[in-house]
This record gives sequence, C-alpha cells and structure tokens, in this order.
Amino acid sequence: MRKNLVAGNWKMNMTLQDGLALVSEITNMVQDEVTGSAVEVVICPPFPFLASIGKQLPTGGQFHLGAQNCHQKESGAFTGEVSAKMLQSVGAEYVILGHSERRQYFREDDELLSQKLKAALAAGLKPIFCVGESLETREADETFDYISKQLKDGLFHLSNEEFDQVVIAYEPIWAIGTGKTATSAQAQEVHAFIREQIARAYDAEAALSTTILYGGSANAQNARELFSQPDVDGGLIGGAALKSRDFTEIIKSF
Ligand SMILES: O=C[C@H](O)COP(=O)(O)O
Repeated sequence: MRKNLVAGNWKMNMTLQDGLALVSEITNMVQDEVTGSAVEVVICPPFPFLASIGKQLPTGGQFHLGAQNCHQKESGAFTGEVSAKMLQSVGAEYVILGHSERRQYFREDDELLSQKLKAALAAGLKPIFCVGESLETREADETFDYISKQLKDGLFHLSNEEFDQVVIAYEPIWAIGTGKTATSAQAQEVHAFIREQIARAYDAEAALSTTILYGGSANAQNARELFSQPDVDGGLIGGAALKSRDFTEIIKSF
C-alpha cells in the first residue's frame, strides 16, 4: 500500500546508549510537533540494537523498526549471520536489501538479493529494495537501462502478492553521503520511470500503489522539495537520520 514513509538508515554508526537517546529525542519531538500529513517512520539501527530500540519506539503508531540486511537462509551454520526470522522475532517489520554499500563492499548481486528478498518475505518482513546508478553510468546516459536491469533481475521475479509488500528506494550512488543531492527533477524522472517499469512487469494498479523513496544526501533543507514530487513518496535517510532535529524536520516535510 502506497504511503508517505521516512526510513532512517543508521548504517554502522552509534552505540546503544547514543541510539536510545536519539530515538527518545525523535519520538518526543515528533509527538510534540504536529506533522502535516500521515507519515510512517522506520528506524533501521545496527543488528545489536534492534530489540532495545524496538522496545523504545511507541507501539501501534507511526514508528516501525527495520534492519539493514538479512541472510538468505532461514537458519544453519552461517557464523556471524542474521536470518530474517530472527529479525522478525525481535520486532523488525522492514529490512533494507540491495543497498549500494552491500552491493559494492559485500559483492551482493542480483541472484543473492533475489534469495534475500524471498527469505525476508517468507519471514513476514517488508523489504526496502534499493536501486541506483553510479556517476559513471549517469554520465554515460545509461541510468534508465541500468535501473531497469536492477529491477528486472533483482525484483520483478516476485509474485504480485510478494511485490505488494515491497518498498523501493531510488538511491543514486553519486548522491549517497556526498552532500550532492539529486535535484527534485532528477529524482522525479527516475521515480516516474520506476513506476512505468512496475506497470509493465505487473500492472497499473501495482505501479500506483508502490511506495518509492528517494535516498542520497536528503536533509532537512531539501526534503520538502523532494517529497513534493508526484512520484516521490518519502526518503531513505543516512547521515541526517543520526541527528534528532534534522530527522524530525524531514519527517515533517510532507
Ligand atoms: O541509506 C541511506 C542512503 O544511503 C543515504 O545516505 P545519506 O543520506 O547519508 O546520503
């Protein structure tokens, strides 16, 4: 179901104590300040903090817990890994998959991501599936072909019912952590293209009901302009999700 959504990806930052303090500040600020329209907020801390952060989130409301990754198998001898079912058992509702940092530093390819998607969905988690082009790809004018391939190979193998659970995040790699945000027109152009691809792979209804987030140096200053685009339903936020005031401003940007 399409909705306004802001997800904070803490990446490998914070201690548990810092994280608890941050969440308490954010939930207080959001509750104190009336937000414009309904927005779902997903907090994605590192694995060790999930249970504690989850307990600190107000229940039954707009706050939800998400993880940053999961293993593709349900259980077994995979030392150091974390399964989707484990995440679900500590209260996670979402899991980020296919983030460009996972693709780049951990060599996660479309085949592996397809398996992870299946594992997440089987455990009842909602995947936030990331796609996005490098600067080189954009400059070679190959952005649309690249995104289309990522969607086809990584995501469009899902059934209609499975796809219904997925949130897509468009994150141009050149904008992540660089302070160089895509313009709202650039974001809108790719988001509209993604919706077109969904309509082709599934149907028009699926295209219209998919939540598509923008990620890449989104902040309190540019969020309103980005979120005002017709096909931008919210953001996957990195750096600015680590600061309570900035993150709260972003949540209020609809
Ligand atoms: O998952 C979040 C994105 O990678 C964006 O990170 P950023 O907001 O620090 O650019």
